[in-house]
Order: sequence, then structure tokens, then C-alpha cells
Amino acid sequence: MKTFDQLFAELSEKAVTRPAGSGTVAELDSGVHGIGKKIVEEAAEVWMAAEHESDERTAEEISQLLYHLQVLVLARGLTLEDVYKHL
Ligand SMILES: N=c1c2ncn([C@@H]3O[C@H](COP(=O)(O)OP(=O)(O)OP(=O)(O)O)[C@@H](O)[C@H]3O)c2ncn1[C@@H]1O[C@H](COP(=O)(O)O)[C@@H](O)[C@H]1O
Repeated sequence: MKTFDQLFAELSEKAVTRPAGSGTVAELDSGVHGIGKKIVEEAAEVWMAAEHESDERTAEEISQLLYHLQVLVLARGLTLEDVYKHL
């Protein structure tokens, strides 16, 4: 298990070190357009899970949406602080 901040730290390192086989590196390379499509897809899956599936499936889909949002933050060169200042 990891926290939101721990995941972001891990993804930030992968964006720099670009290890072979990393899905994050592949997604970053797909660009903002590709990442944006994943976000829309996952957001729909969150909605459907919340409406029709279990708490566990809903939480899983939310985790995937948060992951793709973090990848987009990195792709745009933003930091979590850039996001947090709007909360
Ligand atoms: N938390 C995630 C994470 N959440 C989602 N995803 C990816 O996002 C995609 C999910 O999209 P899909 O909906 O198409 O996947 P799916 O198999 O259909 O799953 P469901 O939505 O149907 O449940 C898959 O390719 C997942 O691998 C993630 N990929 C990686 N991470 C974490 O990111 C870190 C770095 O991962 P790597 O870069 O791959 O090393 C590791 O800690 C990973 O656990």
C-alpha cells in the first residue's frame, strides 16, 4: 500500500530515470493527448463502478484515476504544490 504522495514521488523518479518496462514512462511518452484519453476513460469507469459495482471495485477505479492524474501532472511539468494551492 502507498499514499498519494508516495506514488507521486515514485512516478517522479521514474519520469527521470525512465526504467525499461515502466508503464508510466510509456504513458508519459504518449503525451498529454494520450494521458487525457486515459483520464476520461478512468473517470467513466469510476462513475460506473460507483453506480453499479462494489466499494472495493469503486476504490480500485478511483486509485487508477488518481494515478493517471498524477501522470498528467508530471507530463505538464507541474508539482503537487501547484495543485494543492487551489484546494
Ligand atoms: N498505480 C498504478 C496504476 N493505476 C493504473 N495503472 C495503469 O493504468 C492502466 C489502467 O487502464 P485500464 O483501465 O485499461 O486497465 P484494465 O486492466 O482494463 O483495468 P480495469 O480498469 O478494467 O480495472 C493499466 O495499464 C495500469 O497498469 C497503473 N500503473 C501503475 N501504477 C503504479 O505506478 C507505479 C509505477 O508503475 P510503472 O511505471 O509501471 O513501473 C507502481 O507503483 C504501480 O503500482
